[in-house]
Amino acid sequence: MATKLLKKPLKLALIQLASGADKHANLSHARQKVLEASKAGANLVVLPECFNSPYGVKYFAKYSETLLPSPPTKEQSPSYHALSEMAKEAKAFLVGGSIPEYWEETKKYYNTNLTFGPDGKLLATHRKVHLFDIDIPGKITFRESDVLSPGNKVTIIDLPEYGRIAVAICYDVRFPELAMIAARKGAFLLLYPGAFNLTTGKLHWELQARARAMDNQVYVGLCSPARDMQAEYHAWGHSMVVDPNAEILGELEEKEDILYAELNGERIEEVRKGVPIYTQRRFDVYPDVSEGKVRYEE
Ligand SMILES: NC(=O)CC(=O)C(=O)O
Repeated sequence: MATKLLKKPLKLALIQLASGADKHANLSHARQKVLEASKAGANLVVLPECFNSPYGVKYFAKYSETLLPSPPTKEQSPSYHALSEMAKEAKAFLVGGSIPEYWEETKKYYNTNLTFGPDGKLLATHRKVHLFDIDIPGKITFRESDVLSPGNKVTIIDLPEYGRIAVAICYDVRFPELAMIAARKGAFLLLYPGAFNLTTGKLHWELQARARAMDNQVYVGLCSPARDMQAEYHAWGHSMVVDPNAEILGELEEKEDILYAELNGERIEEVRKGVPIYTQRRFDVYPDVSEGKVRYEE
């Protein structure tokens, strides 16, 4: 491999946060956990989907914040400012899970991730591209599209000194194209803040994480909220980090906790050398999904 995808070892922390109905309490709890992770040496910290509110269609509008034009004021988005300050205090990259966002101009809502650098500056915004609309009779029906609109790009983020990561949100993990585009554009790590549930979590959470890692020979991190059986939506938990060989490096149970993992570039090279699918693709037989009409942002 010509250049190392991950230039130096990185300590990743996934915070499986327990959140409730009080947004300000959630933000201050998140801050405490982000600082705990940074004291433990994490360079890159991740929060879960809808980390500052309950997860559910009826909560999106109530908890939504305005992010545009950027930067928003503190009144428009207390979460934007809290995340920026947390990243700065922690001196770490912070993938700020997701929050419900409201666009005043179009009156649309989104499920939106904000990622900040150690200087507190916004590095990227990802709006959930694939909305979670499912109907499994007798188990779970969920329709994000009743309220939310979808984002429209792949999000790839340069972490200075380390390399590139990609961020997408929960249901996005089920669409291998997104992961493959990011990996082929040089991401060493795919991160998904996500809240699977007791039906789909059991079936597909680990499988999705390991499949995306195996297909692309990159690290994958899934960061869930902690499970709260008093809440309406029961998150699966089990935040996990998978290595480029699809082996689980670490996995939490369902309660609040922090998962740490050490990532290094040599592991990616070793796996790709052993099973060289990276150089064996047959773009004369099928198209390269990362080429042509792809909407992405670095
Ligand atoms: N909550 C989600 O967006 C996705 C999910 O739970 C699933 O794919 O299953």
